[in-house]
Amino acid sequence: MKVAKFGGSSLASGGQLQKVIDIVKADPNRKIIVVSAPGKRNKEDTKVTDLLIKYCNVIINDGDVTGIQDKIIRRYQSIAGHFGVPLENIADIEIGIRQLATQVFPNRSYQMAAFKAAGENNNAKLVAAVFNHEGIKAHYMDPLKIGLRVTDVANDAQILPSSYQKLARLSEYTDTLVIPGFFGYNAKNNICTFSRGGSDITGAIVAKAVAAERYENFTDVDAIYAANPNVVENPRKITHLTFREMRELAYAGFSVFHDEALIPAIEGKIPVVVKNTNHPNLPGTLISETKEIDYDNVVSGIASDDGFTGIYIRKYLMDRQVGFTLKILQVLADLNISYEHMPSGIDDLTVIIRSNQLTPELEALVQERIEAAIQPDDFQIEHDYAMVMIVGEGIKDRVGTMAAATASVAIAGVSIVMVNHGASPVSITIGVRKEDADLAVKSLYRTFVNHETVHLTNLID
Ligand SMILES: Nc1ncnc2c1ncn2[C@@H]1O[C@H](COP(=O)(O)OP(=O)(O)O)[C@@H](O)[C@H]1O
Ligand SMILES: N[C@@H](CC(=O)OP(=O)(O)O)C(=O)O
Repeated sequence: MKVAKFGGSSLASGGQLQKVIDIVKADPNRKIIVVSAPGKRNKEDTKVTDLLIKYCNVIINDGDVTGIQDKIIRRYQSIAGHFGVPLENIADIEIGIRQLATQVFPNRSYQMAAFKAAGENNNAKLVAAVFNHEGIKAHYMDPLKIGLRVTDVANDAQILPSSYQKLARLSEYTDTLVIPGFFGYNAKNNICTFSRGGSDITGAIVAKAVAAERYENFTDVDAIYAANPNVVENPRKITHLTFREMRELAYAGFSVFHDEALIPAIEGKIPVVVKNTNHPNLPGTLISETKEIDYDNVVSGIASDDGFTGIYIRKYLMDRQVGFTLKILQVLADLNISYEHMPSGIDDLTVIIRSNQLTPELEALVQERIEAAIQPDDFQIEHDYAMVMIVGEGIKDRVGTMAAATASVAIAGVSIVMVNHGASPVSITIGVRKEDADLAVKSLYRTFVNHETVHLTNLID
């Protein structure tokens, strides 16, 4: 049995859904279909998830909801109309979307989660109706009924391991199942969503639960490329990645596949294939536990992500103080701030965190509490860092990768603010200023993928 997840781009219009129908019909093993909300039909379009966020905010601000409600409902109706599905067959979609406006929620976080989840939930109902209309015997599956239970974090939940036993029963059905991605229910039956892009996670959870032979993730690119195609023109297609390579690349900015979706696939040893709905006969990119390493091409991909902040601390004789780092991390933990990297020297340490965790008030509190806890000799908070990641299974065994990487960034005229190498055997992280990230990626791509020679001479006058 295969689990196939179709992203928002694959379900944005009736024309796109027709391609999905053809793909599902082409392979009878594609029995479980996980769907996102309708995505963008063109560059200027808005994803249904973003329309729903707007709808929720209109309600919070006591605005007039009719316009935005109609806009959302029309997205579903136009897809149904493409197939000639009578509107009365999908009447509950319109009712559900309008009813959101009067529903009562425990607080605004749960309210926002329920609005966002409505995008995939209604799309799963629509896709099941269209499948049946087009000759695929299909059933919409409610995440509450199938037992998709998640942690109680309204907009950033994680699967509860206890869900898997019940979810395994999905393999007992013979008809095609259509499951909405992106959300589950907490113990009190409130909807909680995964983080944005989280339908990939639902697909991976279901694939693990039913021990699928393969988890197919259908999107709008022919493969995962060695660099973001929005940064590097015509990047090389990757044919095969290991789970840990993909996890690092996804974490570092390859938004084509959610980094958290790798965890169920790793746990269940489920091979993942990323394929293009528009060119389903192309092989796409396989992601699996192991692969043969090509030592002439040790770097599989180069990713970058911005939105990082560095908390820089200098304290003379820091190395002599037992528990020094613990005190800093305790301050962050008390303020519910997680950290991403922590390069350190003899007297200096930088804690890199995601900037979206900080508000100006929280930033002042971090400084106040760290100063009280460790009395630093210097303390600075620097915003607008980007992390560029060079990823490949062969990196650790290849002499000169680090030298080539730093030289490549240098010839691009980019200054390095942090390097992290050795913590992971498959990656090198280079911190740069946000505005330099694309330059660094392009240069590293030329060095490691195009194998252009890096001239080290005269870098330092
Ligand atoms: N390295 C990469 N390889 C392929 N696509 C990438 C990469 N990095 C970023 N992307 C972007 O990811 C997009 C697909 O992800 P997403 O928009 O979430 O699709 P979907 O709507 O199918 O879930 C691509 O259109 C591309 O712009
Ligand atoms: N629709 C949700 C979840 C998702 O995974 O969407 P997509 O498959 O279009 O990236 C979002 O926009 O975040």
